Amino acid sequence: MRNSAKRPSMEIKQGVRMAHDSTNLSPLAARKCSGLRGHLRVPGDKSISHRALIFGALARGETQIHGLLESEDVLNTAKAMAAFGATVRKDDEDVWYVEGLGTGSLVEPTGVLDFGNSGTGARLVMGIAGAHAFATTFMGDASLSSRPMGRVLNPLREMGVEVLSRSGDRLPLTLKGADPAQPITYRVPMASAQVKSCVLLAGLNMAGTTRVIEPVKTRDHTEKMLRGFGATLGEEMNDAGETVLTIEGLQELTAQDVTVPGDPSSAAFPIVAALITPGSELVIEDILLNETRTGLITTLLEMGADITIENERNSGGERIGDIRVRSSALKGVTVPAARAPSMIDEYPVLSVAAAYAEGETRMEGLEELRVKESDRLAAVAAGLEANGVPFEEGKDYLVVRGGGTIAGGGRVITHLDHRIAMSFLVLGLGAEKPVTVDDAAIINTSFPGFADLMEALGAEFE
Ligand SMILES: O=C(O)C1=C[C@@H](OP(=O)(O)O)[C@@H](O)[C@H](O)C1
Ligand SMILES: C=C(OP(=O)(O)O)C(=O)O
Repeated sequence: MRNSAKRPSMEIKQGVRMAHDSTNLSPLAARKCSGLRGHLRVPGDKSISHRALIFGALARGETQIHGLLESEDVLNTAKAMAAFGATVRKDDEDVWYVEGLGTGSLVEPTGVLDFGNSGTGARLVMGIAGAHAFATTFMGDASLSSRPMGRVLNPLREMGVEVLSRSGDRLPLTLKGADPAQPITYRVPMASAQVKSCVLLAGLNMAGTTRVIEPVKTRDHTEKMLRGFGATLGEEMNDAGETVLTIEGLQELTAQDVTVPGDPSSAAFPIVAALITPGSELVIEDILLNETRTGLITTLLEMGADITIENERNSGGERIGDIRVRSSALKGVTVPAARAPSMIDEYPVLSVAAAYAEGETRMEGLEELRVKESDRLAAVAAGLEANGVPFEEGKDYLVVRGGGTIAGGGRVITHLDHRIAMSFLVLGLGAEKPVTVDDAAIINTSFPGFADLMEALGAEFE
């Protein structure tokens, strides 16, 4: 049995919450197991959960949310929307209710908004705050405070927003909303749904027409949910093949009933765990199959994975289904850069699948991995190295040379990154010696109950 994973204690230092030193982390080790079996659900999709709270707070009336992901990241967004004046509560049946205020009508938060570990929460809410003529202060944990915010601050500055920060374009910072705000046309310079969404949300909350040009298609939850809440959003392809999104500001949104499907980025961990441990068969129910999110499934199928989609159906405007996965002999493939946006959070766990696959897996176009909760390319490389898996790390690519016995026995540094923690626990389920991650508590940012769920299927943690 494992020790119960507790959040490391936190302390407030000069306004920025820091993780304690290594003596306060919650290590967890995974050891070789004899297969995973069962039917399961994973928690609700993180991207849709953030947006359900945000759109609920901007809509008139009471939005109901079923299956909200109750993780630290999402709960921080809930607190932020409450600080802007929305009423956010949940009942005994875990249904969440958000009573909104209307677009452009939020009130100035009296305190500092703490987004913890969440890039999505911080960046989307910056779009809303920037369009309101008041001051909002943002902070986060040590990981979020090191991530680049210029990617959203630059378009907001063009709209007239003032940014006050002591540490460059990093948290903590204060936004002084533009008055009046100036709608813009913005070409998103990197493949980022967070940047696209920030600009669209700012545009929604100010008078005039805002345009976002997206050269590379990223997850489309903001677009789908805007329409779902009753907004009109223009979408066309320009001559260069880029998507042009047009939004008229101050449109009224209407409260909705939202059912959040299972998160494919969370399902990725039991999927890969089942593939690499002989004797496994899992059915993971009600998973979001939006095609801007299914790059990992495509890649695993190319690698020879025995994965089938069952009971495929529509739910609330999204394709969902059950995923059946059985242990498989995988082979290495090349994952093209163009696929990266549809599986951007799944590269750490794909690297684990690649370690167990025969031959080389080459992953290209990974520059965005360097600015996630950790530098994920470096963190994955260090974890592979510590556990005896050969690899080559480039500036924006990773090659994993799989197929040998995985020695394991390594201690992996998570760097406040939930996906690094879960990925290397999965690696340990097939390795010769246990694999330890230095902090399993960070997993609560996206997948509360991960360790218990995996143990119930047959995983062995200690
Ligand atoms: O918009 C979203 O909900 C998200 C977008 C992605 O980030 P980027 O937009 O930075 O790629 C992803 O990594 C994150 O987990 C969730
Ligand atoms: C990158 C991620 O999240 P965020 O950017 O919201 O912190 C993630 O969940 O893998």
